[in-house]
Amino acid sequence: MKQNGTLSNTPLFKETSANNGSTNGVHHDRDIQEVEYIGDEHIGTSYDTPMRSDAFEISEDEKVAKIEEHFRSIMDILGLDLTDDSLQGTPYRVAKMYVKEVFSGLNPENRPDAKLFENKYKYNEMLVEKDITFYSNCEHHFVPIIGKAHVAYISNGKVIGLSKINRLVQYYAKRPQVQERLTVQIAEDLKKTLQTDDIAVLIDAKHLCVSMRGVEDISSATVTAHYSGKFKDPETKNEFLKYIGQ
Ligand SMILES: Nc1nc2c(ncn2[C@@H]2O[C@H](COP(=O)(O)OP(=O)(O)OP(=O)(O)O)[C@@H](O)[C@H]2O)c(=O)[nH]1
Ligand SMILES: [Zn+2]
Repeated sequence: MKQNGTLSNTPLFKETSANNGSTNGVHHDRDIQEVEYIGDEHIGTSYDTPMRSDAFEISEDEKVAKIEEHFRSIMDILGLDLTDDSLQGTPYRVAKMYVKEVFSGLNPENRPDAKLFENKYKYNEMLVEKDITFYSNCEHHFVPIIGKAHVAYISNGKVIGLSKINRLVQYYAKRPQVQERLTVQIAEDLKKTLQTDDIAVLIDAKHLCVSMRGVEDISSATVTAHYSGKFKDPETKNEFLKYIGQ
């Protein structure tokens, strides 16, 4: 059994005593005090992905086998001929893709290590990592969200490798998501990792659940942002927006 909650700065859930952060069997991964405040704003809810506390009691291989079985049933109910040589392997392909690829960010073991370095360069301005392309999936319809994340921080004496910012974005994107939560999860992780509050995250994304179905709007996009610390200052925020071309 995997020991989640021990391998990551931001465990998906942690073992807590009765009912702490848990409602209706849905377990959130921080205690109430930590989740009630984001930056200076009270949002009164958890930004953690709602997971059941027994989520890691079966192995990834067992998850693949179970999803394969269920996805085969879905295809069968749709009337597809599962003896067709092109369709035969699809239940396994989908299951493997869910567990090992597009939802791999549900497993805290996959959180990238982001080693801190001293800011020996004495670079004290904002650092912007912009145009980070990501693919996520909307948790309401399980169809893609495709977008760009723009992330900035001002060093508090520590820096991380640039690629680790991209990797953190990918890690949180590889979960069933809503864009608001994705934005806050990236920001909160970076605050902890970089030990600073001076973080900005802006996400500009297209939701296929809005374009390929439902309202079928192909031109709209969704923008979400999180500013904390020095980025609440309009001048700093505007500098960030200018760098990312907004
Ligand atoms: N807030 C938020 N909503 C999202 C996100 N992705 C998709 N949605 C919306 O989630 C909503 C789900 O609404 P429902 O009315 O339950 O589902 P539905 O009947 O399929 O809705 P339609 O998409 O309008 O057909 C839709 O309005 C989606 O556009 C997201 O990242 N954040
Ligand atoms: Zn959706």
